[in-house]
Amino acid sequence: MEKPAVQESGLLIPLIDFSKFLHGDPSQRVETAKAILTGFQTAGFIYLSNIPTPPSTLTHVFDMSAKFFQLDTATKASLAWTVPEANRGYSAPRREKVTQLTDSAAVDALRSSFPDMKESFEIGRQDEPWHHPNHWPPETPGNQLTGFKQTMLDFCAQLKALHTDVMRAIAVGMALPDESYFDRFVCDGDNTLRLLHYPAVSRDLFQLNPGQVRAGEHSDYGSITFLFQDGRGGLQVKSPEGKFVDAAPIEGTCVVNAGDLLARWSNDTIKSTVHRVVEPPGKEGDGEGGTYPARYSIAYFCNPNFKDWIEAIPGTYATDADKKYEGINSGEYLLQRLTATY
Ligand SMILES: O=C(O)CCC(=O)C(=O)O
Ligand SMILES: [Fe+2]
Repeated sequence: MEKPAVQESGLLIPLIDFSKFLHGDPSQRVETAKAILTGFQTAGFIYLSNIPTPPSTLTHVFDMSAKFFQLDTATKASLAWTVPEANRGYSAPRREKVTQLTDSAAVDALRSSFPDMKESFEIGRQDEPWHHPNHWPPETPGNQLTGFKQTMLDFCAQLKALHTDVMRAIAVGMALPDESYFDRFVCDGDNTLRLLHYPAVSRDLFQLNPGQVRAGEHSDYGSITFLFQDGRGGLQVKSPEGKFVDAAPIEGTCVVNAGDLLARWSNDTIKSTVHRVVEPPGKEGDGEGGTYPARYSIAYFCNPNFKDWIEAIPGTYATDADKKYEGINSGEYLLQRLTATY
């Protein structure tokens, strides 16, 4: 096993070569699957290297994302995120305040004090049957967005397949009789691609407002999230000792974290760990008038099929009395969570 990606304050996030699961011999596959499951059970986070998506694709997707956020405010506003049921479109800075709070008055108070300094664009399943189509920006040579839609759809297709593969690794790690156990739960691709832009920000802002963050602490909602970050840094994961620990970008890897619904599905044998984005570590803000440069990241939030009923995975409980949660419909669960934060 490689050197851990993060090891601090009781938080050990492993770095795992995913090609050994995809293409390794039988013993490498099992060993890798176990390492993945252990990472989700202990840290709730892992880093994967050697995923099938090549670095050139990621560079292109990041490039398109940056061009998207350069669109003028009116064009972005015309693509606005509207309702949780759709969960598609553009959110301007200040719109979403991710938090653990579920009381909407408390969320409003928090939003007005320390807005998250970010804008985002969400893309959902394109073949959706619910009449909530994606919002696509105009593609012109002038705005350099030619091919944006196809690039994002191709990327979603690759990550949908990767979701299936990581769930297969979890099934192997759990020693479920069938490694395809989760396939039928993830085949619809009810997932969301989120492009994120954290604009450049003055270092003073963080010094003047000790509570200021780029994205507030939260856990993700679904099964797993794939997170691609640029080189800026600022992502932090909460350790078992309650300290926020840097989860620094490592080139050629993506971060994968388990979400709340997978924790629930696994009868709490898998952890959905709180994380946030803060001012970047190091001295970057010391130059050029004390400004931190913009940060870009891309998250792909995976969910079990919205139509599916989610109850404890076989092997995560001995008797029915050990089941910690009632069954729940995946789509309703996600909608409840989105309704609380927007
Ligand atoms: O931008 C990041 O690195 C993290 C974003 C995140 O955690 C989220 O959008 O759920
Ligand atoms: Fe997150």
